[in-house]
Parts: sequence; structure tokens; C-alpha cells
Amino acid sequence: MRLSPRVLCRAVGATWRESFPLHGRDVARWFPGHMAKGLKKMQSCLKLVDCIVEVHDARIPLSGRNPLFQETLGLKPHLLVLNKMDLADLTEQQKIMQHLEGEGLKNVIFTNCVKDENVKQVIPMVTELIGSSCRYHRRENLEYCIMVIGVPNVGKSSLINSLRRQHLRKGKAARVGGEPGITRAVMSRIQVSERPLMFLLDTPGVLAPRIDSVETGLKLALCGTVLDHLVGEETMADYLLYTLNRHQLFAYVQHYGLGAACDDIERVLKCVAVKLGKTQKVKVLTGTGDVNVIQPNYPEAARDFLRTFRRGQLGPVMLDLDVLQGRPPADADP
Ligand SMILES: Nc1nc2c(ncn2[C@@H]2O[C@H](COP(=O)(O)OP(=O)(O)OP(=O)(O)O)[C@@H](O)[C@H]2O)c(=O)[nH]1
Repeated sequence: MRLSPRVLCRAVGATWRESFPLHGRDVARWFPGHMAKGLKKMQSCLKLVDCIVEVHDARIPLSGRNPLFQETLGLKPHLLVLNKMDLADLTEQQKIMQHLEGEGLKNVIFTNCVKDENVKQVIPMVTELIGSSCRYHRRENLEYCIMVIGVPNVGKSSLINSLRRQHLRKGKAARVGGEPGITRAVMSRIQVSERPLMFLLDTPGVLAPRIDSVETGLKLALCGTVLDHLVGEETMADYLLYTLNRHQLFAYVQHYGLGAACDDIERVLKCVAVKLGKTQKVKVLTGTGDVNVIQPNYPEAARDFLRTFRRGQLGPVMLDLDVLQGRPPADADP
């Protein structure tokens, strides 16, 4: 009989870390400081815009958004698109919506831009929002213009391409990539709908100049909004393991053929490396001469662990479960 990972874990009486060691990690170094320029440019285009569509990752619906968006672009009608819903555990969707409503975000939609799920709802919602707002000097203008904003790699370009597929039966207009920072050209104007005639300004991802806590930084990093090597793949893999265990998501046990769930990242990465054949022979000098030992390639194993998670192969996850349960990050700014 094959035991489920959950049973396996119980069988060995495993316990999980209560918290992740956050001290001594300098979150400021993980996030590039050049992004203010992009935000300035976006502000200068605001007078051309009827509605802001903010895209964010559905796995972190309550953290990691750039607060400057709200402060500087917040005067226009606003729709929050929580994308990558296929990768998110949305069991608590109702609670998420309530939480967001408490923050003044009433117009929220969950999407999967790879499979075009729910994307068809975006333009009708935007049209309604614009219809019930004051367009000031743009009142006479029959075409609508929306600006798509968000932190890097959340799927802004994918949303644009999906909108064009759905409404214009046209292919790619915006470059999509697996790494943050793909959209560099600020403000390309792209048509996304014929009736109503709607254009959209694509923008580069802009992170907040200061992340309020190391834990938020780690969540943003797991979602791929910052280049992995800036945080360190092994640190991220450890945070991922910590999260999966706390949430009792043990699919990694089966995926990598581990005997049981485990909270020790070194042991897990060692098994991953052996399973993937990512090991190397190194000579070690001992008192009795040279011996060859097999050393796991930890960075390679960490990269595979992260990649597998991001593809959704370890199951859907809600990285903001702690916030939803009223446990804000331990190191958050008051
Ligand atoms: N699983 C999943 N992946 C998605 C979804 N939407 C986008 N992606 C993937 O996420 C990655 C980033 O997508 P982009 O559209 O380039 O993101 P972006 O926000 O424009 O990125 P920047 O240009 O860096 O700001 C790509 O690998 C996409 O294929 C989704 O709904 N589900």
C-alpha cells in the first residue's frame, strides 16, 4: 500500500518550524532602486488614461503591491486583476475579497492569462468603471485608454496578449518572459478592443522603493518578481520548504521521491540533487590521502525546487495565508 505524504509525515511525527529566521537579511539589496523612473513616466501619461488596471499575483493578494501606485495613480478608476489563479489556492477567496474591500479595493477579478480564464470579464468591468466616473477633459473622446501597471513578472504582458486574443482575435503584441524586467519600453499603446474602442498602455514592472518586511520580500521573490540570485536560490528554497510544510502541502515528497516530509533544506536539496543526478565528484584531502566524495549540487537542486513550484507542480499555494489569519509578518514595519 502506498502511504500518502500526509500520512508519511504524521508517521514520523514530524514538526515544522514555527517561524523563518529573518534577521540579518537585507531586503533593500534584493530590490533594484532604478524603478522610480518608470513610475514618474507613468504619472506623466496619466492625463491620457481613463482607468488603471493593476495586475498582481494571486498567490500574494494581500502583500507586495507597490503602495506608490495607490498614492500617485489612485485618482483614476481602478481594477485589481489577481493573475496566475491557476497557481493559487483560492479556498479562502471570500476572505481575500473581504480583506481587499477593507482596503478600499472593490473591483477585483481573478484570472489565468495563459488559459484566458476570466479575462473576458476585464473589458466589460473597465467599461462600466469608466462609464460611472468623471472623465473630465476626456469626456468628448470616444476611445478609452487604460494603463496596465504592476510589480514585475505578474503577467501584465500576458494579460494584454490574452485581451487581444479574446477581443480582436489577434496574436502577441507584448513580449512575455519567465523573468522579471521583460517589459522595458515604457508605454507602448496597444489596441485591445474594437467595441468599445479601447487602447492600453503597457508599462514596465515597478516594485516599491522599500519593502515593508523581509518576509514580504521572500514572498515576492518566490513569485519571481525579482531576479533569484539577488536573494539567493538556497534561501528562497528554504523559505519555500518552510511554507509548504506549514501549509501541509507535501506534494514535494512524492515529486522528488523523498521517504517523508522534512523541514531541513539541506537534506531535501541533497535528495533532490541525487534524484536529478545533479552531483559532482570532488577530491577531499584526508590524513590518509585523497578520497573522492560525491557532492550534491545544492544551487542546481534549489533552482529545480523553485522551478517546479512555479510551474504549479507542487500544488496551488496561498502565500498570504498568515496575513489572512491575522498574523502579519514578524518583522513588518509598524
Ligand atoms: N501559470 C501562469 N503563468 C502565467 C500567467 N500569466 C502569465 N504567466 C507567466 O508569467 C511570466 C511573466 O509574464 P509576463 O506577462 O511577461 O509578466 P509581466 O508582468 O509583463 O513582466 P515584466 O515585463 O517583467 O513586468 C511568463 O512566464 C508567463 O507565461 C497565468 O495566469 N498563469
